Amino acid sequence: MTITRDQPEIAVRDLTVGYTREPVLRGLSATFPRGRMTAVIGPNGSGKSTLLGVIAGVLRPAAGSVERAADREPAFVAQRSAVSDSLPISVRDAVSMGRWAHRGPWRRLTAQDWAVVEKCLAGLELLPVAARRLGSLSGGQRQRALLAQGLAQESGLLLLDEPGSGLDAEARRLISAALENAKAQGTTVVQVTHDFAEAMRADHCLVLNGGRLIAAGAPGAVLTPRVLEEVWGIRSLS
Ligand SMILES: Nc1ncnc2c1ncn2[C@@H]1O[C@H](COP(=O)(O)OP(=O)(O)OP(=O)(O)O)[C@@H](O)[C@H]1O
Repeated sequence: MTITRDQPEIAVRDLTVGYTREPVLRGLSATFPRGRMTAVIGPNGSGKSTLLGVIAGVLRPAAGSVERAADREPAFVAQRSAVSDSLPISVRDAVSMGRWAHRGPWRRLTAQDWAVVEKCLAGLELLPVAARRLGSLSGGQRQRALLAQGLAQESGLLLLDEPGSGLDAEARRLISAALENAKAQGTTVVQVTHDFAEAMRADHCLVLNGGRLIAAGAPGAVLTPRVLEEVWGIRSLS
């Protein structure tokens, strides 16, 4: 079967997910278009990271299904707070771990693997700190290193949990450019964000509130004054 860009990369149906008996996501159905950028936005605690975790396969739904168009491991870039500071590895080695999906941890990486690692380090302007210990980097540098590791997987499906949160404008610009570049190469990108400007730049937008999908579609059609008022209690984005 030929898969075109307009087919969904992921379809979730009637998802119910929880950590305790009380579900966090309730009967949620949504699609994520292939080769496009989808932004998942919503207030704190609305279930965005939970949805991402289910798509990534790190959380199992109590009910419902997750279908992926292609049988490939997604590259999952967690929030930087989810990664230990004390890992005694260099930035370059951390990024090279992204290639393990291709070789396995005990096989030597090839010259081509290292070329991908160097390209990803360069793309996120990490070459000057590549030899430093990952834990010694600033929060923003570490977030870029985690993204470089995700990009190095060349998975075709990139899942990101708030990649730009807490970063300065230049770091956010670098990350946005890296994601646009991945998309231009055909990668499907799904990012959880609180940044309305980032969501408006996406091709597709899902708005979550209280574990339910409130709206889905083109960002301009979804982030309407009614939705902004109902979900965030604000009247406009300006
Ligand atoms: N590991 C966990 N154990 C128990 N409850 C959890 C766990 N992780 C999240 N939750 C709960 O699930 C709900 C949704 O959390 P989730 O992190 O998915 O929301 P979010 O929209 O990503 O929030 P934020 O914008 O604050 O990151 C919250 O009520 C949260 O307390």
